[in-house]
Amino acid sequence: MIRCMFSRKLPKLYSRVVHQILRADRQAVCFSTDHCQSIVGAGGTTTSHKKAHHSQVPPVGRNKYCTQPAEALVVSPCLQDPKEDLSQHPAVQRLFQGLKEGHRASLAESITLVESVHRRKRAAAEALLQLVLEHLQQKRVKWKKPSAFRIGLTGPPGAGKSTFIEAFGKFLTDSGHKVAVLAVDPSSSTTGGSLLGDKTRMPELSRDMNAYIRPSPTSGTLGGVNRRTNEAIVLCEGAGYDVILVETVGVGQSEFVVADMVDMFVLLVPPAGGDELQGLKKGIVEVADLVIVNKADGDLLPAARRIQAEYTSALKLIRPRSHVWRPRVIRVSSLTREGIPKAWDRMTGFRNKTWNSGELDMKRRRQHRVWMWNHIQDSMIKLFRQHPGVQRLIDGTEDRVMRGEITPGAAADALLREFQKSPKISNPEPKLDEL
Ligand SMILES: Nc1nc2c(ncn2[C@@H]2O[C@H](COP(=O)(O)OP(=O)(O)OP(=O)(O)O)[C@@H](O)[C@H]2O)c(=O)[nH]1
Repeated sequence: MIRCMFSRKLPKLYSRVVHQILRADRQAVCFSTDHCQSIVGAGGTTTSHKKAHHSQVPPVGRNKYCTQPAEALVVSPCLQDPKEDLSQHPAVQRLFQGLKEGHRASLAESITLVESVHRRKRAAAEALLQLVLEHLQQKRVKWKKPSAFRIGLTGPPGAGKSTFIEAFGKFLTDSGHKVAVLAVDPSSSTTGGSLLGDKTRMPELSRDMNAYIRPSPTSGTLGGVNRRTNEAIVLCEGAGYDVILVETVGVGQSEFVVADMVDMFVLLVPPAGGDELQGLKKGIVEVADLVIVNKADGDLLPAARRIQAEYTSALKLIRPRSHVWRPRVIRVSSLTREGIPKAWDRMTGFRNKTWNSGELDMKRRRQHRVWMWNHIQDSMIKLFRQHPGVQRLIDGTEDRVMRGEITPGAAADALLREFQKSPKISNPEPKLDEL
């Protein structure tokens, strides 16, 4: 019990450490365009960096967004030697060709690569992502629209998410679409289990050759899981999947993070109110573009109608986030599959309106910025933990924080001072042999 109380102080310590590292680092991050997300000062010089990037694309407006589509961004590997270019590495080229040809094995291998924590593999993953993003950009210029529609789906446990995805996914593949299902389940990073994206929950879809289901990564921090999901979305898009569903449980923080990765965010609820929905996070309705009341069949139909009316009234009180779309509430039955075509109709309506108005494009640009910060957070905390001086002090400092001898803030400052003495880490570089 005592240990438990003390250990509550530790997240405070780490959040302060991350906050301060990021604050210090903010100066060194290039924000000027969505093309350029390099961390200057981490390898190259500021002047050469400016010459290389900023002279090509003039900054626009107050936020200095350039007018080029967001997919044109260059994902710069922050911890990688800037002189090293792995994009021509045979293994990276092989994966890229496989992706372009839509091979599922190449997609699976590529996602495994971006999930890797191995430094050289991360660098290879960045090179691959850059190739894929450039490829998507070319497609986008040609087709004048993004090649995939990214849909986030959340709902409380038991709402029928997997039954819905199975029915909805089959409807889409039968209509000629290629569907990828990705899961974000932060609990799996602590339990090691993988609840969402479990193929046994979607038996029909998992046998479908036009569908690809990927379980949640089972290790790493929430920030890391988020970053990797972002990257997996891009890879699925690169492999020709035109509808990407990102599933998450609506009881934590992950659904808000998922809302930042997708074009449209859908909330799936069962025909139940009050107690059964207690676990659902407040505020989640506010970020939903569409609410689907599932299980609208048999004896549950009257309750589904009532819940639909309740959500419709609740949504009227919420200020819409879009100028062109008002969130809707519809009923479906994933069992009888009634209402599934209507759900798709609503989704495409949303996509067309937001794309034509430019809102979707702006949303994707902002998401790239969030993605960059997820990346930085994940990398900075790793860098900090690997620092020899910090490593030497960390156990003792944690103990002192837990014993209450020092405040988390003072402890974080001491560790940060140590880190700032020499933020360089000399790590022996492993080889890229297992790629
Ligand atoms: N009557 C009816 N039952 C449904 C429907 N959709 C799902 N169910 C049932 O609801 C239960 C939960 O469905 P799941 O698809 O496992 O729900 P989930 O949201 O994925 O649940 P977790 O795996 O706990 O997150 C199952 O018994 C389903 O058969 C529906 O449209 N109508």
